[in-house]
Amino acid sequence: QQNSKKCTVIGGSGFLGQHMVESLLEKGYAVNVFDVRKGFENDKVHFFLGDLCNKQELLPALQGVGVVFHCASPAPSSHDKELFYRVNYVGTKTVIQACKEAGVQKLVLTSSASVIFEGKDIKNGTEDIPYAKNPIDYYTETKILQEKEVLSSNNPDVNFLTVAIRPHGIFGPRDPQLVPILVQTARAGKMKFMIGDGRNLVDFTYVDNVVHGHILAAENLQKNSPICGKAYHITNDEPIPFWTFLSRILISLNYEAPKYRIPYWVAYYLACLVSLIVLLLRPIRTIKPTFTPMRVALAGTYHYYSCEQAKRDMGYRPIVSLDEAVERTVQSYPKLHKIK
Ligand SMILES: NC(=O)C1=CN([C@@H]2O[C@H](COP(=O)(O)OP(=O)(O)OC[C@H]3O[C@@H](n4cnc5c(N)ncnc54)[C@H](OP(=O)(O)O)[C@@H]3O)[C@@H](O)[C@H]2O)C=CC1
Ligand SMILES: CC(C)CCC[C@@H](C)[C@H]1CC[C@H]2C3=C(CC[C@]12C)[C@@]1(C)CCC(=O)C[C@@H]1CC3
Repeated sequence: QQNSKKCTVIGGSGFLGQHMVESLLEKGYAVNVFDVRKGFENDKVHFFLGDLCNKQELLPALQGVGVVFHCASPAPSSHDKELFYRVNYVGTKTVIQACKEAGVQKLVLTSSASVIFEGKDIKNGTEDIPYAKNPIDYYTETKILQEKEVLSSNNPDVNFLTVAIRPHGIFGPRDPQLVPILVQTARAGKMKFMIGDGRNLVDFTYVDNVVHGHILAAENLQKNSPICGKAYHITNDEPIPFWTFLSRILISLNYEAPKYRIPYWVAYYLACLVSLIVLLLRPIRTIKPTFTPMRVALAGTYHYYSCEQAKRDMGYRPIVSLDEAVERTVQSYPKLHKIK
């Protein structure tokens, strides 16, 4: 097998990573997975257990490989700043170094569209918008550092090509975040309020479209290609009001959609107050609030992104529509349906 059809998925046990692996296998790739945990059983996959911050653990997983997909990260909801810095920034530098030592030609990073989001409206944002000076959280701050490292390491002269994919609001079967958090909030009776006027458009991107964008990027990553060293938004290209999307998921799972409205700034300052109380209580009790300033910003502002550059440079088109994606997602969570 040519090494352009041999790849390693770092973070392949995670939500996006597992979908990447399934799609790559279907397309005839030989797939290695490198992750801190073994997330699934599949005889067709060569699994390597390890921490990406450790080059010696990483190197065996990269031997003879042409493409590396790096989609590992600590969960965005973690409060461990040191972990974000170590894994997303320092660890990514280790990944780059290990790829070069192992002779890997292509590195595709999963970044995030949030690298340009500061909690203020973004409408049809393009990749030309500068990185956020005030990112919404520390996770995003380290995603910016990570993306900069990967893009600046692109070097056709030494046959090392890089590209970053910036998805937004990934959802689909086995997502541990969006639908489970939504249902948990609804079950706790806390899904009563809509933040803002309910008109703010947002991108939610079906996981198969995100995977498609990554594989197209890898296959288009050739010397002299315009995509080398660049970042691309990958979305469903169907922005939808945030609360319409959430309500569709909730209603399909037999939960009530939020009925009341709370002004954006009231919600934001309330969430800041909750965060302060959580911080003060931390020495006595650890509380993980649902209502955080970051989530309020995501729920109450416009943030949708143009994927025209991915269409132009790599022929990207979403392969699953939003309607179909919601249907597939809801069907995939039988245990989360409310029994009427
Ligand atoms: N989900 C979303 O809406 C969005 C996600 N992204 C990005 O997409 C990527 C994938 O996200 P998602 O699939 O949701 O995340 P997951 O948490 O589901 O998957 C990440 C995987 O990486 C593993 N991992 C974490 N740290 C290390 C490490 N040091 N060494 C090796 N493996 C490690 C995780 O293990 P463990 O679970 O044990 O930590 C997990 O298996 C991330 O880079 C994220 O930033 C971007 C935009 C939106
Ligand atoms: C309780 C409600 C007010 C909100 C519930 C839904 C949220 C859990 C999700 C809505 C938008 C999502 C999102 C992310 C995580 C889950 C949501 C906040 C990310 C922060 C994941 C990591 C990223 O890179 C950016 C994402 C933006 C959208």
